[in-house]
Amino acid sequence: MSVRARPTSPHLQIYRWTITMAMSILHRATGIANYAGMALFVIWLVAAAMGQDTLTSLNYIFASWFGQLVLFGFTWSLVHHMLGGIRHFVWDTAAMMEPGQRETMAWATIVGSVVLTLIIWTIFVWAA
Ligand code: HEM
Repeated sequence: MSVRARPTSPHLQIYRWTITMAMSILHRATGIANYAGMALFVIWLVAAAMGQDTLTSLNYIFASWFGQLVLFGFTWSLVHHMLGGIRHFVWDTAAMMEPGQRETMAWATIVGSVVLTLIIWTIFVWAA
């Protein structure tokens, strides 16, 4: 049987990347990362409930450079996702939907998430 050429839908690769498109994808990616991060938080709570020795062992892993990298990433993911959520809340009021405004909000999300994460880590980790 011969295969007929059928119309195909545009593939992701043919679209020109826009900042709003990247933020949309990042919002879902950070949502998924938040699940993994919350699992780490639950593991930490369980370790605390199990006693001082278990907690000390887990804190040793979390305090390693790799543990700190993961926790820093989780903090950024939470903050980025939260700002993305607030962006959606603003859109729910039908504001900031015009061209230019959408891009401003997208850049504010990415810059704001990095700045807020650095502030949180400075206050609660590095200067604590
Ligand atoms: C640990 C906490 C959180 C987890 C695990 C989480 C997880 C997720 C995931 C997986 C999605 C993607 C759903 C999809 O695209 O099909 C999502 C979407 C969403 N999240 Fe979260 N989220 C968390 C916290 C938050 C917070 C704090 C806010 C608001 C400040 C928020 C607001 C939203 C909104 C508005 C959407 C829908 C975005 C859209 O319609 O495209 N989330 N969340």
